[in-house]
Amino acid sequence: MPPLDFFSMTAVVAVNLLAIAFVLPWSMGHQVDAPARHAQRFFLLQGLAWIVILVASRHPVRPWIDILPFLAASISMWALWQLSRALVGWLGPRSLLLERGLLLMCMAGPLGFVVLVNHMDYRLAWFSLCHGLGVALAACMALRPRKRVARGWRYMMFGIGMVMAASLLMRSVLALETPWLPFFTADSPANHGFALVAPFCTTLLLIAILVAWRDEANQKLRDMALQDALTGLANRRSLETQGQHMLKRAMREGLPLSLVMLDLDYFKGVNDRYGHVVGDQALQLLARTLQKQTRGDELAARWGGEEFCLLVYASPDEVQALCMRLKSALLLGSRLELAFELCFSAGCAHAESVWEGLTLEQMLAQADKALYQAKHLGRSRWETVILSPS
Ligand SMILES: Nc1nc2c(ncn2[C@@H]2O[C@H](COP(=O)(O)OP(=O)(O)OP(=O)(O)O)[C@@H](O)[C@H]2O)c(=O)[nH]1
Repeated sequence: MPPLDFFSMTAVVAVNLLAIAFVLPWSMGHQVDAPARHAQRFFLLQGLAWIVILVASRHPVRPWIDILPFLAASISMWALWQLSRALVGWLGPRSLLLERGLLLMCMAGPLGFVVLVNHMDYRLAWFSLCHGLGVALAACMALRPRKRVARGWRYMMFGIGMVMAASLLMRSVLALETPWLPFFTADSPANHGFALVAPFCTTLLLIAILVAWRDEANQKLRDMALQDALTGLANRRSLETQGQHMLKRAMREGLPLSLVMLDLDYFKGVNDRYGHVVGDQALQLLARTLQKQTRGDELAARWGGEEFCLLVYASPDEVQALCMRLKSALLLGSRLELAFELCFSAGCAHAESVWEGLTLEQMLAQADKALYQAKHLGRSRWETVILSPS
């Protein structure tokens, strides 16, 4: 059997990566968003880095022996940075410490090549150390996402990252302690081992990236199904499901619960006078105002048309204060942004404590009645109905 040849093994890795890099954009389609584009760039750059390593191994004379490995190191670190950008896109912004640490490693690795230009073994050890630490930091990003993301692909990425990091750190030690590694061309067990680990990890990484991309698309669809397209607030369906949770929590913890239904006054006149585009801006302004005035555990939703709902753990006095704040914020905002004044009327259904059998539908019906009364009594006002079990 012919002996293993490091050059051929590396060539297979490079061709694999480039094939993936060319097939991915085609199979994912051109309309992908930023994280998927970063992932595509990762494969392209990593493939290019391996090609440069191959070329470098065929030109072991100056100046190529200095320039080409530096180029390969820089491209490889750029690839890692692209992968980390993809992760940030899928997982939400990470702690600055992780991101800065990774950026530092991405710059320090190639820089070491310049500084240690006359020390082959040191410079490979240094680069492998920086690369290994960078990969480990990227792998840690997958552990604590800021967004709600499925676990499977994250754990897979963490595992792959740790295997890659361990083999890179081992390479760093071997480059210093043994004669095997200063030259990529050396047909040593260490080089062979690395050329075997790389495609194994690349294949698993490709799977993890495709699953991450699919999960992101699914999450977007779920968000769209629960969000009002114009205002970005929760829609009616979302109010119905989240409202049930809030009712249960209020009952469990003995909290007061108020459902406020708000309706812009004379909104048809806004559309007729200023047009539908301005009408839409008015709705968006009210939505932003509602969002700013509600806490994280409370809910602002668009019920439909120019009607909105607030579900808050608040007493009638607190709802009164909230409506006052909303009224002045909306007046100020509409004067500044739209150059006319917007007002609303509201009806509130309040339960001092939630009892078994009280439903969201009942609260909505009572709030709607109170709103009708507020409109009837002259607008720009709010009425409250106190609900009781009898
Ligand atoms: N621009 C815009 N207008 C909308 C949207 N949804 C509903 N409307 C308009 O909202 C207006 C509601 O009119 P009405 O129900 O008569 O209420 P109003 O004029 O606000 O009168 P009152 O509620 O009695 O004070 C209609 O003209 C709808 O076309 C929307 O998404 N965008």
